[in-house]
Amino acid sequence: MASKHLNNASSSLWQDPPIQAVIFDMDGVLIDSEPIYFEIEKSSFQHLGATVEETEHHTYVGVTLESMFQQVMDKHKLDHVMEEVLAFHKDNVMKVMQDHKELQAFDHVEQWIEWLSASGIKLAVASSSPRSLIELILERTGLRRFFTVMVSGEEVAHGKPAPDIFLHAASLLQVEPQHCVVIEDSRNGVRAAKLAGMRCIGHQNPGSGNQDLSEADMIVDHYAELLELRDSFHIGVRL
Ligand SMILES: O=P(O)(O)OC[C@H]1O[C@@H](O)[C@H](O)[C@@H](O)[C@@H]1O
Repeated sequence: MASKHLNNASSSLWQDPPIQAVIFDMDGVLIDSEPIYFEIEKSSFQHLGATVEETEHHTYVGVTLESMFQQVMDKHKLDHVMEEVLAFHKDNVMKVMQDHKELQAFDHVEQWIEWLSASGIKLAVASSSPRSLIELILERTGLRRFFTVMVSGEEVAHGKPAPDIFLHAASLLQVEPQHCVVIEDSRNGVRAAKLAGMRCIGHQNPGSGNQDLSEADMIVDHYAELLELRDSFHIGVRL
């Protein structure tokens, strides 16, 4: 069960095994993008003829677009061609995001990443978003320079909540899962991290909707909290 108590970070959980890599989810973790997506997704649902209530919509946070639209079509008994649905929606998302004037990372996230990087921790982004969107957001937030490893949920066999994306990111980083920490904002993402055998910090972000992060090992509201905890993490960099 996750705890918001800072003391939790000094428990053995963060000491052993030593941390060698941090894998970031993107949407709702690096940037508050879910509220933007919610609006575009609502219009796509309407376009398909589905009325999706907020509670249902929140259950799709963290999954790939294909998984979300498949679940919506199954639940609302709609019959559309997936390729056409995805093409229509992705086109809208890319246009909105390209035209967006304020794609900014969360406060203190850059400081946190800079510290991890300076400490020798390997870094990756593992996002259910399409790769084109990952590239766009990382460029526009200025965070691209920190990440050599980026994995999209569209590039693995099973998207979150399956563990594939995190296991693939860890193998690209050449770090064993038990030495990885994942930061996630969605129930689906936290489940995926835990199934991958990794420790998970839940980022409780109001913009990501009502997310149950209780499977995470620790929950924070802001990156400033993580900065305060720096000394409690046992960094185990392999030389
Ligand atoms: O894995 P991440 O970075 O949280 O991305 C998930 C998001 O990916 C987006 O492409 C979807 O539109 C969102 O609905 C989804 O929540």
